[in-house]
Amino acid sequence: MTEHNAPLRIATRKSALALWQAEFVKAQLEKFHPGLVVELVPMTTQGDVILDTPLAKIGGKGLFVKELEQAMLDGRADIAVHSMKDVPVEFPEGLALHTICEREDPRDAFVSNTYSALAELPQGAVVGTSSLRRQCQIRALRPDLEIRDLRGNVNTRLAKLDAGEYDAIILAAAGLIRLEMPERIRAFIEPEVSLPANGQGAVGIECRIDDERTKALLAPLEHTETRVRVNAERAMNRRLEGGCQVPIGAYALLENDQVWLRGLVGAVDGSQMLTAQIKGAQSDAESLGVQLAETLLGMGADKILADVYGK
Ligand SMILES: NCc1[nH]cc(CCC(=O)O)c1CC(=O)O
Repeated sequence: MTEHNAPLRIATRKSALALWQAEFVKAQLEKFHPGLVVELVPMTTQGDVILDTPLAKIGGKGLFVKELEQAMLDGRADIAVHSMKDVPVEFPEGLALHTICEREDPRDAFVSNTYSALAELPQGAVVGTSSLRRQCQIRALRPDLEIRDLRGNVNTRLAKLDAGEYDAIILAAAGLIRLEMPERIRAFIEPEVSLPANGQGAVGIECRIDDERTKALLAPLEHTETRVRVNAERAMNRRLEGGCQVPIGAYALLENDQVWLRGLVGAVDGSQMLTAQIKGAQSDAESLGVQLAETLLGMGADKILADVYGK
C-alpha cells in the first residue's frame, strides 16, 4: 500500500513534448492538491531508440508506451501521461486510461520557411510527413507533390526542415503550441482538408485500475467534453482495428448535446479515400464510433486496410 502522503510518480518519455505534458499534469495536480509532491520518472522507450525504420514496420506506436506501462505495473511509477493519438486502443491487463484532459487545437499545421500554405507549394515541392493519414490526404489534394518520410521528435523534424531537406512539413498544431513555437505554424489545415488523427491534441493519463488513491487525485483533471469526443474517435479506430500506424482519420465535435463524428480511411497512394460522418446523442458516443467504422468497412475500408497491413 502507498502511504497517503507518498510522492506521485509520473513515468514519462524524455522528448520535449513528453516532458511538457508531464510537467503540465504535475502542475495541475499540485494546483488541485496543495502539499502533494509530484515527481517525474524520465524513461527511454524502444520507439525513441529505433529512429530509422518506418513505424508501421517495427510494431507501431505501442513501442512508445510499453516501458512506461511496465514501470506502472512494477510499482516504479503511478501514472503515465500520453498524447492520446499515440495511445494504442487497448490497454494491458491492470492498466486503464483514467483521465482525459482538455484538448489543445486538434488540427494539423503547415510548416515552411518559404511558403505560407499547402495550396501555394509549387509543383513537385517536397513535403515531409511520416504519417500515412497525412500522406494520403495531401496526395488526394495535391498529387503533384513529392512526399518524403520524416521521423523524429518535433525539434528533430523542424531541424530537418531548416536544413533544407523539405519545402514544407506537416506537424500537429498542438505540439508546436505547447512547445511555445506557434509562430512556426504558417497555416492551420482544416479538418475538411486533413482530418486529424483520433485523439490528436488531447493528453490522457493512464494508471493502475486498482490504484484508488491515484484515481481520486486525478479526478479534477478530467475534461468531460474532450472525453466524449475522444471516446467517439477511439471507438471508430478500435472497430477498424487501427492499432498500428494506418491512414485513418477520426474527428468529433460537439454541437449542442449532439456528437458530430467524421471518419476517413485512405489508401496510402491517394488512389482511394473513403469518408463518412454520423451525428447522434453524446451518451451514444462510442456506439456512434462503431457505427461509423462499420459504414466505412461497408464502403470498402476492409480492403484498403488489408492492403496496408499486407494481409
Ligand atoms: N506522432 C507524434 C505526436 N504525438 C503527439 C504529437 C503532438 C500533438 C498531439 O498531442 O496530438 C505528435 C507530433 C505530431 O504529430 O506532429
